[in-house]
Amino acid sequence: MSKEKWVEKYRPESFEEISGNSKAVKKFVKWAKKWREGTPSKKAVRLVGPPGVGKTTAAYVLAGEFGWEVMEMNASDERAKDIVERLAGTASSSGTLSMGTGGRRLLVIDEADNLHGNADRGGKAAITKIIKGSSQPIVLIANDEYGMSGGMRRNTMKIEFKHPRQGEVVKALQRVQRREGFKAYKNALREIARNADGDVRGAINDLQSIAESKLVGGQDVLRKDDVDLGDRNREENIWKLLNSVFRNDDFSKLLRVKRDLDSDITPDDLLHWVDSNLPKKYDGEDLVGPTRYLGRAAVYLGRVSTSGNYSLWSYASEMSTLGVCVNKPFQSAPQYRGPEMFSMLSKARSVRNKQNSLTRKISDGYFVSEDMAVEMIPYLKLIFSSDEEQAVRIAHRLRLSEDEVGYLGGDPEIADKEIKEVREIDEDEDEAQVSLGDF
Ligand SMILES: Nc1ncnc2c1ncn2[C@@H]1O[C@H](COP(=O)(O)OP(=O)(O)OP(=O)(O)O)[C@@H](O)[C@H]1O
Repeated sequence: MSKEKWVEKYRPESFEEISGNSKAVKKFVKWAKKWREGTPSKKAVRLVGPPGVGKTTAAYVLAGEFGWEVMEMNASDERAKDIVERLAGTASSSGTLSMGTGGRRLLVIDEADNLHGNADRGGKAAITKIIKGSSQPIVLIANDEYGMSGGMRRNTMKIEFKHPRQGEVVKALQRVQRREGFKAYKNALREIARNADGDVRGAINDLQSIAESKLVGGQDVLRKDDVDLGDRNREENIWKLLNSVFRNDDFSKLLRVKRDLDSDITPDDLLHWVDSNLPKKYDGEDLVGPTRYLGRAAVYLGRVSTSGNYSLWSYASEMSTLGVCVNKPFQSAPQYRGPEMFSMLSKARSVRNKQNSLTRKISDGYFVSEDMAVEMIPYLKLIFSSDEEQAVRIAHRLRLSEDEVGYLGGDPEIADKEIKEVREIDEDEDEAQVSLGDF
C-alpha cells in the first residue's frame, strides 16, 4: 500500500467523481460556459462552504474540462504588493496569456476569507481590484464568506458547497478503496463517514490511516470493528484541533475534534499548544482577542490548582479553543436586509421565536446543524456577558437583532454599533491605491 496521501492521489479528475454538491457544480459549470461564450454575468465566483467538501477540487476539475490553465494562490500568503507584483510579473512574462489553453486562465484564490486586520486590508482591496479589472475567470475559495470584504462579495457570484450526505461520503470512500485495491465492508465505511461529519477529506484521511494500520499480517478486509477512531494518533488530533481553532469557524468540527482529544490532553497542555502557536498565526493587535481568552483559561487553571475543583477544567479548555476561535481577528461586513425582514424580526418577540431565529443564524454563520447551534448558545452567552468587543464582532457576523443580542446577555445597542465602522472599512478598501492590469 502506498504511503502517498490518498486525498492527493485520488483527487477527483471529473465532476462525476466529486461526491455530492451537484447543484453547486452545475451553477459553476454554467458560469464557466458563459465565460467561454464571452458573456460572463460576473467575472468571478466565490465557492463558499466548510473545509474538505470539494471546493478546490471542483475548481481544478472545471479548469481541466474547459482546457484552462490554473494559477493558484493563497490569499493569506501574499500581501497586496506581492500579489500585484507576482501577477503583473507573470502576465508580462507569459505574453498573450493564450498558451494553447483556449486563451483562458483560471485564477484560483484559496483562503479568500483568511485576510485579517489592517495589514491585510490592502490584500482584500488588491483582490477586489484584480476581479474588477480581470479579463480572465477568477474563483475565490472560502469557508466563511463574511471573512471576505464587501467588495469581494459584491464582485463575485456565490456558489455554496455543503457537507455531502453520509451516503455520498461513503461513495467517495468506496472510490478510493477500490482504486487502492483492498476490500471493505460497507458498514466500516459508513462508520468512517459518520465520524467525519461530511468532511470528505477527513473521511479519506481516516480511511487511509485505518487501512494502513489494520490491513497487515494477512488481513485483507476492513471491518467495522477496525474502525476505532479513538486510536488515531494524539498529535495528529492536536494539529487538527489547532487547525480548527485558527483556520476556520466550523464549530461542529471544532467540537468534534475537541471531544476526540479531551481524554488525551490536559487543559494545561492544551493551553500551551494554542499559546505557542498563536504568535505564528497572528501578530500585533490581532493577538489581543485570542490572548485575552487564553488568559482567562489560565485563571481557571490557577483556580483548579488552588481549590482542587476539577470541574473548572472544562471551562479552561473551552476558553483555549472555542474562546480563541470566536475571538480571533475577523472583519465582518453588514449584509443589508429588506424591510420585510426587519418587521418580521421585530414581531419575533417571544423567547421561543428569538431562540429559533438565533439558532438559524448561528447555524448559517458557523456552518453547523441547528442542534449544534443550540449547544453553542451558552458559549455565546458567556462571551456576550463578559466581552463587549467580541460580542460586537459576533453580533455583526451573525447579523443579530437588538432582541437577539439582549437575549444573549449583551447590550442591545451593540447590534447597530459597528455598522458604521464596517462600512468605513469597505470604503477604505475600495479607495486603496492598488494598480494592476489584467493578469
Ligand atoms: N466532494 C468530494 N468528493 C470526492 N472527494 C473529495 C470531495 N471533497 C473533498 N474530497 C477529497 O478531499 C481532498 C481535499 O478537497 P478540497 O481541497 O477540494 O476541499 P475544499 O472544500 O477546497 O477544502 P478547504 O476549504 O479546506 O480548502 C480532495 O483532494 C479529495 O481527495
